[in-house]
Amino acid sequence: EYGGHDLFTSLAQLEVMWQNEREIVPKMKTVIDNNPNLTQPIKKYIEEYERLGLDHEPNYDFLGHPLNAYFLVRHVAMGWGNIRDHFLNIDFNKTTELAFLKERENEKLVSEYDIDGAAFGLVRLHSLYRFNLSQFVEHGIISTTLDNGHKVLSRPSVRSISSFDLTKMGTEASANGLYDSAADMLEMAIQKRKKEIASNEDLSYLRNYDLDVPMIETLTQTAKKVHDHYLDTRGQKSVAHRTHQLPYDKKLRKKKKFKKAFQLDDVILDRVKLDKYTEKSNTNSEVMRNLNFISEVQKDELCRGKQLRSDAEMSQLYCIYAHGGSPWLRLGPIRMEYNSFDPNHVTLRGILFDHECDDITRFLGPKLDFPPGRMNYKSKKNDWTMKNCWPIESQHVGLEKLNRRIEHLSGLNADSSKGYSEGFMCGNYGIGGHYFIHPDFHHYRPTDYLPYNTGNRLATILTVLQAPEAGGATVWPNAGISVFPEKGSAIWWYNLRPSEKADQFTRHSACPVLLGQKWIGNKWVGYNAQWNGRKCVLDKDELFQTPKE
Ligand SMILES: O=C(O)CCC(=O)C(=O)O
Ligand SMILES: [Fe+2]
Repeated sequence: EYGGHDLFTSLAQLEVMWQNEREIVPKMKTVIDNNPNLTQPIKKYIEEYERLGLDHEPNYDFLGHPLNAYFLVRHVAMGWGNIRDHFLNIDFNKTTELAFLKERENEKLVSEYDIDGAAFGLVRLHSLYRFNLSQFVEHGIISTTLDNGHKVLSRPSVRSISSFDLTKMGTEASANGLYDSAADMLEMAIQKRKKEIASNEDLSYLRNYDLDVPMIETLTQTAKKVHDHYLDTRGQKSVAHRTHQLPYDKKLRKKKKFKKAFQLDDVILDRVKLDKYTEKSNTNSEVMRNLNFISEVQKDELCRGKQLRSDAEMSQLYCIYAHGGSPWLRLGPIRMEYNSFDPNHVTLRGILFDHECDDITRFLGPKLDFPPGRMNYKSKKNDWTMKNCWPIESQHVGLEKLNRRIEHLSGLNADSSKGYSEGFMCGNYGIGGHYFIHPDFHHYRPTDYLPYNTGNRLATILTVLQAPEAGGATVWPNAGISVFPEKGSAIWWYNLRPSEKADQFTRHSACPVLLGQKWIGNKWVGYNAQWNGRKCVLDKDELFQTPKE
């Protein structure tokens, strides 16, 4: 068996696979010359490699386009499958000339599960950011305008999309509740399949692909029925599904209830209301569902760049040069931008230089691995489409500097070698990569295991080591905060009160990366190490402060 690495969940890991690819393809070419009768699948493999234009230094102009990244995954997964089918019965010990092929499986390779995961990533992007589908199908261009007016326009993909890809996206969308994308993709698949047949296109590089037009039509009809059923019986959205405003069925469309555009019954943008929901949700699962639903919808709106808070509230926010009382930072203060006063929530601009970020991500790349408590084995439904590593700051001078800057500015004790905090949790996102709504604090019980006796996660400092070109904001659905990532900046907030009580208002999520590459480094500062030399507060439930001037 090969695969099982979920490489689609990390562009940096796909980059490594691409590097390996560039070493093996020249060897494959030699084999073709010497064994002309053995080599049909290898020939096909090389042809597709060349169609994708992979014979150059891996780069993020290519990989940062999610459709290109998907094509890379598809090429290796299918091409390798074909090669395997063909060579399964060969004794590689005797045919030493071909042994390098077998050895390739010692590397991390994608399998067909990764195609599913990558396709699901693409429809997640389509359903959320609503990019123009005909541009996508015709030219592989991702084009949309976010609610904040930001225009997104990618270059064309390196290769055109096939009916296989559109069918895959449609079925992935259907299987995961994205009924709005599902039927649209499948309709496109029918048109594409017809064109492929008319022009007699060679699709043999696609392993075992044999869908004909009637089959795709059947899939499309089913997807439309499921779409209409959900829309009619459960409405346009729930935590687990999404549809268009109108049904596909013309008769059903006449029903009055579909005239009204979707709107939440209630919004949660203040602490008092959130508390009401969370208190009740402990005993009432209906309230819990509703809270999760509202949060999910507000998350999506924030991801699309919509402003949820009032102009009046936004106009109170300001920026300062912050030093946190540190003599060192008085000489070189950090640009600090308020995102909110409740919770206290700031962006620190330029806490790292670009070259420091690059040094750090180069160091992190080879360390990436599955996140803790990762969902299922070969988990295309993964809602944590990111790979992680956990360096401590003494392992890299860039992280050491970052940690020192954090300590000076925040006044928090954050040295992980002294047990004041955890090490860094770093992450690199994959195709359509995102991270579901979560709090950073542990649901703490005195008996819980917490790393290094740091105590619960008092503060988070989330540093953006590489910023995507579009999408990938970090959002706080209940507080109405969104921060679009900027390389070298960090977001700082408190997860707990002085009493150690968790602040539910800090639940947050990473939006899907639409274009480009995203790396993060989290510093979680422990609760236990902050009490020496800190002034006591009168009200142990008041909010922790960030520098105000
Ligand atoms: O990547 C992001 O924007 C958020 C990541 C995050 O919340 C986490 O790693 O805990
Ligand atoms: Fe987080």
